[in-house]
Amino acid sequence: MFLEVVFAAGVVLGLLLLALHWHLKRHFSLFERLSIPGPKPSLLIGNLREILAKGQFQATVDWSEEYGRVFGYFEGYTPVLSVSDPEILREILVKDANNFNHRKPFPLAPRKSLGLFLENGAQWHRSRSLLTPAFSAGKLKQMMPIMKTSGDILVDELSRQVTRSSEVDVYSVFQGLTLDIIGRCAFGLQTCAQTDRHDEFLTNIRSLFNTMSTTLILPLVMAVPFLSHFVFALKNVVFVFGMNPVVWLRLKLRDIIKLRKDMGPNPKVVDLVQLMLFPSNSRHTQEADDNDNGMSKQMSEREIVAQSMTFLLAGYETTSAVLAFLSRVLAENPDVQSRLYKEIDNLVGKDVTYESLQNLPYFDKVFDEVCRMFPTASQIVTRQAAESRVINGVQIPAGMNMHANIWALHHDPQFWNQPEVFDPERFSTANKDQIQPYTYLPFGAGPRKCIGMRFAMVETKVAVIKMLRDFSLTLEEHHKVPIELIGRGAIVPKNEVKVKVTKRSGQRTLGIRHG
Ligand code: HEM
Repeated sequence: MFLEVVFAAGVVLGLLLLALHWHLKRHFSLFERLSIPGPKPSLLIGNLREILAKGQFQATVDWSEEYGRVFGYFEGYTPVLSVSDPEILREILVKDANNFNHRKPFPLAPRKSLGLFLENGAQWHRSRSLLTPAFSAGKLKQMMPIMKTSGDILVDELSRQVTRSSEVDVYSVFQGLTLDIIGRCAFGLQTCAQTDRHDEFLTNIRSLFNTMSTTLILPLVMAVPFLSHFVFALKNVVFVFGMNPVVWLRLKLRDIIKLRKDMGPNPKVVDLVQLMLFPSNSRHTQEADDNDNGMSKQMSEREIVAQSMTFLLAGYETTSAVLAFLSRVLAENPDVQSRLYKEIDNLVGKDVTYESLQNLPYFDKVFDEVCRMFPTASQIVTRQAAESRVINGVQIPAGMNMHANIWALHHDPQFWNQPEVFDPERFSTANKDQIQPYTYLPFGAGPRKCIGMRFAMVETKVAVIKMLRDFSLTLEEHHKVPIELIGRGAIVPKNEVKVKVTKRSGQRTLGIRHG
């Protein structure tokens, strides 16, 4: 009897293993069946080995070179179709955006209350309508004093640092700046991240992003998505041991939001928290009203915390990286820096106004070229197909995860002559018209395009104007090596970005013509 039971159990197990093997073989042959090229996946973990060995960013760069503009790979169990073909991107991001409204799910995303970036469908639509007014030109103007004050603190901080050493890690300085700005503009949060290296928000956010690039939980959940259920059950236990910056941030934001709720609506303040807590008290822009469809009901406290977290992280990580890349590029290209300095000298008055920022053509070219060379958010432009499509001969089955491979797009020699050369003139009025549509997408495209784009541009301009007025940037010989990059959500410098910062001597002529 015992032997019979063991035999029967053996047969059942054998059949189960066979079924699993059949399922995995079929699952991992998906791209082969669709005739889409790509790296060969292993039967258990897809292409995770290469992703872990090189990092997702580098693996994607190498695959793009090997397989071209459309290739498929497996992020563990999850199939991803990577696309850097402008025609297909136009369809996915813009023309057929309704079919590609969802993002590729993030393996460690919370179950509920995702925040705008990870929300989908009607929930995303409602949040986007509600939050759009916080980024109108009028609101950005109101935020100028905060940005300028933070710019002044940046100058003080750089002055302080150069007395010790002229070689400054500008990346770290800009992380403090962008955190202070987004915290104040979005929630009235009084962080001192620029002056206090141990500011609790800064330390926890840094720790969050560092953990994201080193944690073993992420690849585990990528390989076996089912494990995410256990991760969420465990997260509070982890917090007891003081190891989870996400929970720390969430609790802090919850306190701030509670405080603001108790203070009641203030018609003079139109930051994100005000819009989310008291939607009916906040004036809507025409754009938001048109998109509203009656969906801007009040958000729950939990949702508001999730949205706040999204903005804090999105506002901090991308812009600080862009500022670091921009400073490094200016240090490497003295002619560009001097032309930019002259433009600021000529066109921006003593007091930096929102209006003066709109008329800086050379600055725009430099900013655009930095965002072309370093599209920091390339990895996060993702979508998921609701229904099957065939676009330009490429079969996209329902449920397929899409990655708009902006890095490959911005470095494609067919679209950009000598793509590795920094040349702001690509964006001159004459040359701009020659740029093929959908080959330049640093902020994504379509209805899910970056909501904070103008905010980031204003912030960058104010910070660079303030910095360049007082300091010049150069690069020491021993730092003339390419910046090492790491993908941890955004693509950011892996290490410090050291630039030689020197106080400008002599009387500045700033503001004389337009002051
Ligand atoms: C230079 C800085 C920045 C870059 C390069 C950048 C880039 C991007 C990109 C590429 C996307 C995805 C767009 C798509 O899928 O089509 C995105 C989405 C988003 N960004 Fe930014 N971003 C920057 C700054 C900011 C700032 C400062 C904020 C907030 C204040 C912000 C908030 C968001 C949010 C909430 C989304 C999700 C939008 C949605 O799904 O509806 N970003 N960003």
